[in-house]
Amino acid sequence: MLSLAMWRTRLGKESALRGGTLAVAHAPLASPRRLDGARRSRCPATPTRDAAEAVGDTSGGPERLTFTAPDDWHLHLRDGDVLADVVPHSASQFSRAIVMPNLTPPVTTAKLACEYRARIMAHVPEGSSFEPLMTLYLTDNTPAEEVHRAKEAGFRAFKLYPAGATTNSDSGVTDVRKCFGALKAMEETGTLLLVHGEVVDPKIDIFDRERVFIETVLPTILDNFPNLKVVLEHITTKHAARFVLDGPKNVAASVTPQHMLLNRNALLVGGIKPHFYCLPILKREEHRLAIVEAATSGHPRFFLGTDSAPHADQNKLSACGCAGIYSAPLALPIYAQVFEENGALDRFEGFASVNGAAFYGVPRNERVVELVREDWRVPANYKFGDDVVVPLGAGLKLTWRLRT
Ligand SMILES: NC(=O)N[C@@H](CC(=O)O)C(=O)O
Ligand SMILES: [Zn+2]
Ligand SMILES: [Zn+2]
Repeated sequence: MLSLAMWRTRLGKESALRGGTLAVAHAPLASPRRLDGARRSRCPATPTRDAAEAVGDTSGGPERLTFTAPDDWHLHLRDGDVLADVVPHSASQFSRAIVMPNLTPPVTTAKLACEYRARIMAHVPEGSSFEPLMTLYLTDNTPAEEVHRAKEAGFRAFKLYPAGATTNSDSGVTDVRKCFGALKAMEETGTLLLVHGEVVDPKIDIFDRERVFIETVLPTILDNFPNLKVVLEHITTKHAARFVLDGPKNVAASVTPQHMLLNRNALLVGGIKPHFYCLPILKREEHRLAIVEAATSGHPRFFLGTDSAPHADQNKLSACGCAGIYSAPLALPIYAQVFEENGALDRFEGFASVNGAAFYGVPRNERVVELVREDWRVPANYKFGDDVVVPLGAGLKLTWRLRT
């Protein structure tokens, strides 16, 4: 079995132009709209047997993991036709998911969130108890009354996108001070603020945007609203990890599978890999290590948030490709494998199923699920409307599978 650690090493070393495991691991690159994985890569390569069969460092571990059903605290489901393709993937893996509001137009009101929720529910498979937890999109003009309406409708969180920071963030916040009225109402009602923590100042290098946000914007928020519950979403730097470890109890962080698995070499060495492009962008290895250490530490304010963010493949394979990595169908096994490779399987349940619920103030799931040790290969792609979406780790063999 190819361990994730070995996969990562290969991604860093091997050139897509020469071929190798890497081209297999991140899937084909040519014409969209094929579901059979048969698209020819521009980087012709076949999996090497030694790579596929290599023994990782996870042998000898348990054969099954029985634990409280997990939740995904950061998920993009999109809208329209593709809901039919992506909702069942999340519903098969997670009990609940915090659903991001960055649609076009964005979900800025409780009414829009109710309507969006109904569209999602229409695609939850029969027999599934999957529950989408809706969020609202914060703008410069969000009135305090909307926070109260959201609270009454049972919605627990608003999402702060700095304007221009990421996918569909154009209507986001231009200056956090413009939101002070809404933030005050959120603090008073116990509504969470979920943060895409990057500054957008063009003078700030893309690899520094999270750190600068943490040093500048975040203190402005927390100094003015010391009781506001804040989730730093999809953290990518040692600075973010340190901020949560040392910070006040009202600040937590969600962690994605890609930021635990990959550093920026995976994205940029040996040819650019658009399927590894997401925001915040993958960082140096020292940051990845800090994220893994924090997430596997057992600290209660780090929890699972996939940031599964599907984009049609033709929009990824573009001169101006979209940011976002699709991971919903395989994130859970990947996280489990990362925890195992880091000797932290005993802390997996806390990260996946306990810490997030505790921070959000919702009951832990009563249902129990089972991950069984079973090899399977991540498909090259999944249907996505009339195109396909290439998942994280396409073609990679994984060692855990959720028994459903
Ligand atoms: N993470 C991403 O790279 N993309 C997300 C937006 C986001 O979470 O920033 C998306 O909606 O595509
Ligand atoms: Zn984001
Ligand atoms: Zn996201």
